[in-house]
Amino acid sequence: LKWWDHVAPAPKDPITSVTEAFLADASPTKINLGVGAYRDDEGKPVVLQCVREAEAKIAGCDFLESVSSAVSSKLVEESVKLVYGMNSDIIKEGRFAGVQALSGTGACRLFAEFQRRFYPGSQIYMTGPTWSNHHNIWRDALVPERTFHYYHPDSKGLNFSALMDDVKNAPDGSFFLLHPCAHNPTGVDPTEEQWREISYLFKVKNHFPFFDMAYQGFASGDLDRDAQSIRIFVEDGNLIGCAQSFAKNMGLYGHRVGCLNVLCNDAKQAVAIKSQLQQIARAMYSSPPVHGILLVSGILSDPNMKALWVEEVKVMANRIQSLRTTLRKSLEQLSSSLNWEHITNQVGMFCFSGLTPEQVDRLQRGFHIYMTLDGRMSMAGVTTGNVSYLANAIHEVTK
Ligand SMILES: Cc1ncc(COP(=O)(O)O)c(CNOCC(=O)O)c1O
Repeated sequence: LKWWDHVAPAPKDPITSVTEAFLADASPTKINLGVGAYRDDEGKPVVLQCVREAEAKIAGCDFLESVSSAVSSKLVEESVKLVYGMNSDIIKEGRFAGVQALSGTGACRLFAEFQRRFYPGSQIYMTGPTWSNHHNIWRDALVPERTFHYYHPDSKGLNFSALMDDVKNAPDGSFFLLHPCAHNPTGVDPTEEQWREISYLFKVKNHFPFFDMAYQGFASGDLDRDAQSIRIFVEDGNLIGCAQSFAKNMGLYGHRVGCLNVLCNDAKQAVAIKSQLQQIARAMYSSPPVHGILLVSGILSDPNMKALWVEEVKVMANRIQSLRTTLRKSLEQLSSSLNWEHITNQVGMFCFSGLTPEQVDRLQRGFHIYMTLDGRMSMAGVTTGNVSYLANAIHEVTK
């Protein structure tokens, strides 16, 4: 018997494999529209000013000790305020069970594990399509997934009626994985009115919504507006779960800072649930890296630094929004016969272009433009310097 001989190579990840191909390309005009990571107009990663200031404040601290429970609960409290609002009664009444997590992925994984432990046999409905890693996360938690209608290929918008039928036909008390804003990969969000109808139906069906909020601020540029869907559900009396990530909107990708919170019936339930979440985390990775947590809690608990952060999120969102407008206009000026309205109708980091895998492949081979095979373009990779080249290439492969 030869150990591990039966272990086959894992399938390539649809997103990271695009990054690898991009990095391997020597072309000076290559464009990376793959991974959803913010880039500035020079195509460079950005360290936010508020993060630099927070770094300066903690410079010289030794990070040898595990994060203290005081700092941890400050991060969680400030994080949860972003979800429910600064003056929400939920915070005052302690009606949430919140723990820091290893960024958004870690928060989702923690919840999936919690869901299986306390609702064994439950499944989770995911949007069709959804972020590719969602499938892996709930699979590893042994929670079977179902799909509910979301994206409408013809209109490149929301298939609202089919979505509502699926929500109505799901067994009462089903789990649903919802993107509160800036849907990945489609960039398609329900309108406020549609969220209200979905929330009402969830209440009637007693479904449990788990919101995965990885891009708060990127959809509208406004943190509160981007959390409105969650607040609608809460106002209707729904209990919810929420994963938060500071990877994109605070540029802390590598620090792995996030938060998981579950809205509870009362403070007593919150204490019980928090203790269970902490126990799961303890067995998974014991405790999270401390540096990023000090940065986030430092920024969110200082009014001036938080105000700076709010402005910096707006700048990132506005840059992406302006390139959506420019790309759509450039394609229309090339008198493309196709309708490109979805480029500006969709919001957040991603544009679900509608390009076929064959067209995506031609863009890569012929133009050194990289995106995932589903035609998702990370708009952060578009700059004023490459948008015309991109529009021409898209026109070439679609005319
Ligand atoms: C919906 C969603 N949830 C959660 C996450 C988790 O991100 P993180 O764990 O870095 O916070 C992400 C990050 N996506 O990765 C970029 C991409 O799709 O190209 C995400 O999109």
